[in-house]
Amino acid sequence: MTNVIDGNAVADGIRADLEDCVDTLDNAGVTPGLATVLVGDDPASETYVSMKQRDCEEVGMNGIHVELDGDAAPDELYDTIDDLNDDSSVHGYLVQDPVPDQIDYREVIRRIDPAKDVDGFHPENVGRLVAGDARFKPCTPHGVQKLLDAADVDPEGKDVTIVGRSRIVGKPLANLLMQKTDGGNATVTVCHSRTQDLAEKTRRADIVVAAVGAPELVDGSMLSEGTTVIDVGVNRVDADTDEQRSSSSQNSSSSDDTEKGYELVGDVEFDSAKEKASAITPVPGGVGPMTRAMLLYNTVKAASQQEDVDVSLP
Ligand SMILES: NC(=O)C1=CN([C@@H]2O[C@H](COP(=O)(O)OP(=O)(O)OC[C@H]3O[C@@H](n4cnc5c(N)ncnc54)[C@H](OP(=O)(O)O)[C@@H]3O)[C@@H](O)[C@H]2O)C=CC1
Ligand SMILES: Nc1nc(=O)c2c([nH]1)NC[C@@H]1CN(c3ccc(C(=O)N[C@@H](CCC(=O)O)C(=O)O)cc3)C=[N+]21
Repeated sequence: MTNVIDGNAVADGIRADLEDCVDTLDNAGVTPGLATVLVGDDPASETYVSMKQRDCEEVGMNGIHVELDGDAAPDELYDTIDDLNDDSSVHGYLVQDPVPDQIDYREVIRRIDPAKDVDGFHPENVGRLVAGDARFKPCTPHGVQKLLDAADVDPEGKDVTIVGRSRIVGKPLANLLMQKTDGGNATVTVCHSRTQDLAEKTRRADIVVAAVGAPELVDGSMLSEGTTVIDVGVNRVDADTDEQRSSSSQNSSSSDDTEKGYELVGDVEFDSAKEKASAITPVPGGVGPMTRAMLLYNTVKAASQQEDVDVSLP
């Protein structure tokens, strides 16, 4: 039987442990503060930041949301960043990616106080991660590591193929999984748009991670029997009213999807991949909720460091 890894359940467990940390901080008079900055009105980004704000409320953190117009000048965003850097009630914050074209996201990242950079994107934090001395593990890769652990899949000695080399997923995940530490020690192959014969790389892997942004790119024919499959992709596709697909797919359209006009699918074709996999994450309900839980984790860590209050992180 294939283990369908329940990301919502694992994330719930982490959130429950983080609530204890929030209590400890509270006893010391500290409320962890997380700010989200959104430039423009990309619908998916709006969904993500509102979910992040709701998560804060749930665990007793202070959620602050800043929204700038899509045509905001770079200086306006830099001023916001300077204010957040100076605000001692904000322990961590992020600027939702993507930003509009007039803004250079790299420049944005460089301006964030590395001590508050709960995404782990600042060059100092990237350097520390690569050096094996991470301050903040980036949320999605950290969430993937926690999911593997929850599914009793130890990467040590395994061949891992990651499809995608982005700043947010592929690159940091490759670094985490190859580190000489618990939860690491894997042999990692990183694939991207110039990779030749992708299927050969995924077939020889014990663990396949798909982080591409291409709906259902990885299917069962590209996997070997017994593979662990982690689907990071979250893609909005037109709500599918096709009878056959609706009844067979785990991503089948619900009346909800029809109302929204889209459904969420991963970068993995779930049904055919599940036939081969020993364990697999669904979309939604897999990596996504873990990303949000690990953002809370990093915010608790940031508050603990800035306020000099010890907490026992999960
Ligand atoms: N669940 C979660 O918490 C999160 C989900 N996501 C989702 O994950 C997906 C990927 O996001 P992100 O990493 O930001 O995406 P990016 O667009 O930044 O990166 C995509 C990567 O996939 C590679 N790629 C594109 N096409 C192919 C192909 N045909 N074969 C092999 N590799 C290919 C690109 O290669 P190249 O470098 O050559 O261009 C690039 O490295 C999206 O669906 C996104 O929504 C993202 C972050 C968090
Ligand atoms: N600075 C920055 N930091 C990020 O961490 C960041 C970002 N920019 N830009 C976009 C990506 C994407 N991302 C997701 C977070 C949660 C879900 C998530 O919770 N997904 C739910 C479903 C969400 C839905 O219903 O739409 C799930 O998969 O079950 C998905 C994707 C964070 N990102």
